[in-house]
Amino acid sequence: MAVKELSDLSKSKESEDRDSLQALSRNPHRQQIIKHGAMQHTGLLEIQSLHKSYRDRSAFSHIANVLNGIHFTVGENETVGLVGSSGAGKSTIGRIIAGLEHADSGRMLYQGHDVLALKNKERRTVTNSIQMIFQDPYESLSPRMTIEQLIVEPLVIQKLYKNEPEKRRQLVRAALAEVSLTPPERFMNRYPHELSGGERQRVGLARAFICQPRLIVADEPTSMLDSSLRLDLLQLMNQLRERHQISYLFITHDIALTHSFCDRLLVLDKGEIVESGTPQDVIERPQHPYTQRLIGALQQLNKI
Ligand SMILES: Nc1ncnc2c1ncn2[C@@H]1O[C@H](COP(=O)(O)OP(=O)(O)OP(=O)(O)O)[C@@H](O)[C@H]1O
Repeated sequence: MAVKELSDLSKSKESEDRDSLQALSRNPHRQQIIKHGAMQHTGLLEIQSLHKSYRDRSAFSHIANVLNGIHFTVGENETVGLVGSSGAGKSTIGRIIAGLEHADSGRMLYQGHDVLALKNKERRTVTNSIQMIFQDPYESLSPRMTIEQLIVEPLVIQKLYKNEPEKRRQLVRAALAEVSLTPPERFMNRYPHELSGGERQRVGLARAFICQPRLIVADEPTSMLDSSLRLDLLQLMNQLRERHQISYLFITHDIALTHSFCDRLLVLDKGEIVESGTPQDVIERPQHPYTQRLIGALQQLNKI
């Protein structure tokens, strides 16, 4: 296909995308949020003064400060977007919340528990309902496991329904149905490479959902999907949120997506939250110089 045709195709896809994103933002829950500005959500997660540094493995063994005192909250049934440049520390925040990384200092209050002060076993019990989905479903799903084994794995790790294989299968089937991979039997015995990228991302969500999460940290879950699959996944995530009253911390490079998907937006620059507000406020009236540069660049590229 000629370069021009490809570029026309991608432009028309982008405008289709924008139309669909607008449709997504017409959902009644989002309307309520827009109407009331920053809608009040009762607290689920509160991050206070979070610091993290990494030791550089170079000859100078220098310590790089990645998070410099982060504060934010995520409410019940709230979707909070987190944007920022590459290397700003977005994934580090997500990994700390999901328990995959340790913070140097700070507090993480989750459902009233001071999580970082708990011993490992107690911490796992309290945070079982925090799940993470990742950017690259190829990397996050073991290629040697079937879809059934992948989805049941969190139950195996948590030793749930240990002697009830049929109950576990039933939960796997329910999780697959939840993410619209139906009939579940069509998918359970396949391996990740036998699924499309969009289907693999849904398997990641099903794995999160089998744990009955209250909070899902979604680290760029749509960035490897093409534009229509991206929308399908966001719509599915929205439906699941409405059905199960869950919250998302949605990490993304794509600020345009947050407009229709998030209730609140946080902007991270050099390990600090420099701005927060409704996506509409942040995008239309950016206050911090970094956000102004980010929005300005996207406007020049006609991306928002
Ligand atoms: N395990 C690690 N060891 C050393 N440095 C790390 C480690 N993990 C992350 N970093 C560094 O911390 C900084 C923040 O990384 P992080 O992955 O959180 O950024 P990000 O905002 O998610 O970036 P991107 O959008 O590109 O994914 C980067 O400079 C990265 O190189």
